Amino acid sequence: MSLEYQQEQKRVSSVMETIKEEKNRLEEETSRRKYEVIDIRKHFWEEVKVNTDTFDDYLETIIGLRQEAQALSVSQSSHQHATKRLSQLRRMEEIPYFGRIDFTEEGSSGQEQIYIGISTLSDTSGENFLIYDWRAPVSSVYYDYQPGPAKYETPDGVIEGNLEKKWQYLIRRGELQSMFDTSLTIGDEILQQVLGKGTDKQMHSIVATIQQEQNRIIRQDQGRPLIVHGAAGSGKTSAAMQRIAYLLYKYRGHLNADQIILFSPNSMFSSYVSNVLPELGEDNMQQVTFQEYLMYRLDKDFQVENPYEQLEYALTAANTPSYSSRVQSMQFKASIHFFKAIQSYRQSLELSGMVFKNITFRGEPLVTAQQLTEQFYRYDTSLRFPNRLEKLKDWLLKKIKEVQKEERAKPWVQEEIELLSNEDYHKAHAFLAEKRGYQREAIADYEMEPKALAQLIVYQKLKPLRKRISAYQFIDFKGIYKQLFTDPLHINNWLEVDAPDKWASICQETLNMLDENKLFYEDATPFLLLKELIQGFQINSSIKHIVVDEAQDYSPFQFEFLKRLFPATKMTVLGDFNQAIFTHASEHVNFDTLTNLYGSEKTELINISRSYRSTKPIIEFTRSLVPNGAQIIPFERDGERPALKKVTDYTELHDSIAEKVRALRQADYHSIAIICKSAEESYRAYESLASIDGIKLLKTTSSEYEQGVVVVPSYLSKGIEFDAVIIYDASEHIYNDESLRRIFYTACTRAMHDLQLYSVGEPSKFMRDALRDGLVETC
Ligand SMILES: Nc1ncnc2c1ncn2[C@@H]1O[C@H](COP(=O)(O)OP(=O)(O)OP(=O)(O)O)[C@@H](O)[C@H]1O
Repeated sequence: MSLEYQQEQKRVSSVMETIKEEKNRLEEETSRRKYEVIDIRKHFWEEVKVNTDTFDDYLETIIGLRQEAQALSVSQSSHQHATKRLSQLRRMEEIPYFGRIDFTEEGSSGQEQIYIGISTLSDTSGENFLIYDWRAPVSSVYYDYQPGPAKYETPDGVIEGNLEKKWQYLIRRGELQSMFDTSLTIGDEILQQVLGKGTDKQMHSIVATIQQEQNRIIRQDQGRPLIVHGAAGSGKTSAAMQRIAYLLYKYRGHLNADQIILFSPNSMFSSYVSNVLPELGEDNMQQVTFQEYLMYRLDKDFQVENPYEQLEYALTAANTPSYSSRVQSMQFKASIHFFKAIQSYRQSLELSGMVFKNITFRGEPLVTAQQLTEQFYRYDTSLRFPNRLEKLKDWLLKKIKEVQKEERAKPWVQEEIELLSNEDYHKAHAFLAEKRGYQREAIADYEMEPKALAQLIVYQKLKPLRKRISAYQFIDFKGIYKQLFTDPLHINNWLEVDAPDKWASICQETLNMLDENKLFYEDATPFLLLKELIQGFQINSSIKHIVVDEAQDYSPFQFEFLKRLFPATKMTVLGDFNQAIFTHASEHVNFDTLTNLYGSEKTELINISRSYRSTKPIIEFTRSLVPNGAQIIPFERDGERPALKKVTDYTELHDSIAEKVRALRQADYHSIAIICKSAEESYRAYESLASIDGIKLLKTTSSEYEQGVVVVPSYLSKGIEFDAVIIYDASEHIYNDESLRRIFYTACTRAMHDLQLYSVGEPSKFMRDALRDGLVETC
């Protein structure tokens, strides 16, 4: 063991001691704070003397209350703070630090050794840093430079200097297992080790091995939207997660985790990534799928098709009669043209076209839809549209007040009074007594006034109606949306381009769905947009940052919508156009759509091309499947070439797959995915492969990423990865249409170490180049 190694081990041990000391101190503090909080809560009302007899007593009571509440809040936040730090220290006991830079600042004589870990640690004096947080300004040198001139940005300006040396450490529980001088080693030893390992149920942080181009994504903080395009496996999701941790560090005190939303593709993905931030000592951001967001905003108005049902249709219904008009509908309703058409349509409603619902009470019409329309169009058009609606609402509520008076004397009220249960009668009595100013002990003295009771009964009966009116439920949003489709020629009033040639059928199919209170997925965002434009956008200002992962799956329409919803929110958008699997997206989403959102001068674009997930032979194969694939650079990690086995029928296919699964298990692969094109194919595969021990079928409702052997439809495997992937049937009759190329690519790029393809009959033409160039082994 070299002297240097011994010294480093000594330092590790001394740092471990400091961690232990701080941990002990904090353990004592958290337990003290905990009891403090319990104690304050327990004696809260003993400490505050409530007396409101005179104004001074009242003031004293308020001051007392405030002091106690403040003491409670201070103790609670100190407790939270200490608990959070404690969990950081527990992680640091596992890995105190992973890197070091020897940096000489310009103008300074001495070289400084900077050790980098997941969090800062000072010595007991508090004056010297033993470890720097990986997010500290100086730590960026570690990720950005090789020995030589280097610089980093601080809030006070740029610091220049020379990076003398850079070290990587592998420390586990106080033991220095290895250390590398990265200026001497070729390749990234630690990254090799990390990537060579098996998959886990959850994604891990990558702070020890962040690559330079990923570091740009993590620390970029200039333009409002940051758009990242990167190959499959290039670390987009990883970079996004570390970026959130970075922003939470940089804006500590101004930005909380619950002010960040991650839009993720599905719940399985959400659970897969949910470990990264806690691992870095940060709270998790909010996570939501676009579908969940739509459902929340649509307020159960409709039964909405989910995106996977739409995709499944696109993948399996090619031979049905309405297929081509439906696909046209998906594409058109996802376009920016339709977005603009909706905006113009809403504009046209200023003068005519609003549809309202009849207002009825006890089966009788109170105000008809026609009366509402007339009243609405009486208001001055110079008023903002939502303000006119508000006036209409107030007018309606006033009408309800009048109705309330008229109804009191009607016979139904008397009948209701007679039918009141004892309990309800007493409740009404107590309520009215209190209203008349009777003290609690004198309530019995109050003699019920029949008129007041009648008034109360009518008031209660009208309550739901008033609630509906206040929530604008008198607007017939469905009727308004329907008007876009009732006459196929109407759309030309608002559309700047030609309507799709199958527009008449699209209109009919949309109306059929609306009549059943259903919405195609492609109608959900347009419907919501129209609703929001009518009511006035409910802008979300509490959210400060949104991160959209798998951005290629969003339509231009959806992006415009998000921009409207979060107008002042910073945005990070990450995607890979080669994985655009949704029919709506494949034609439209590209960099231009995204940069046009805010204008290219305001948008920061980063393109990353190195891919880390898979072995080099797998990447060489997968990149041959897509146009521009040559730009994807594999990380140098050895492995077997992907293998393609041609079988004659499904019996042979299932036998071969079962045998392969056995072999992969023996090779110690823990997560093995049999990826199918659709849910329909997955189900068939699962049934036929049921003899494989522990095999599971993943569905759109699955909320956890499962290890073991799983059968999964291609689109559900998005964003996640497996030790080994088996493509169930990569034959030409399954993957024939050009529109399926991206799905095929997405499925194959899920493999980390091993990729096996099977084909019943001729293999898909997508593999032609790979077969020609020997990138896949045939057997
Ligand atoms: N710098 C890194 N250090 C260690 N592991 C990394 C690094 N970058 C990426 N990886 C690993 O590579 C794999 C792929 O990363 P990630 O899922 O973030 O890529 P992606 O670009 O989002 O992929 P996709 O678009 O295919 O879903 C993960 O296992 C991740 O941990």
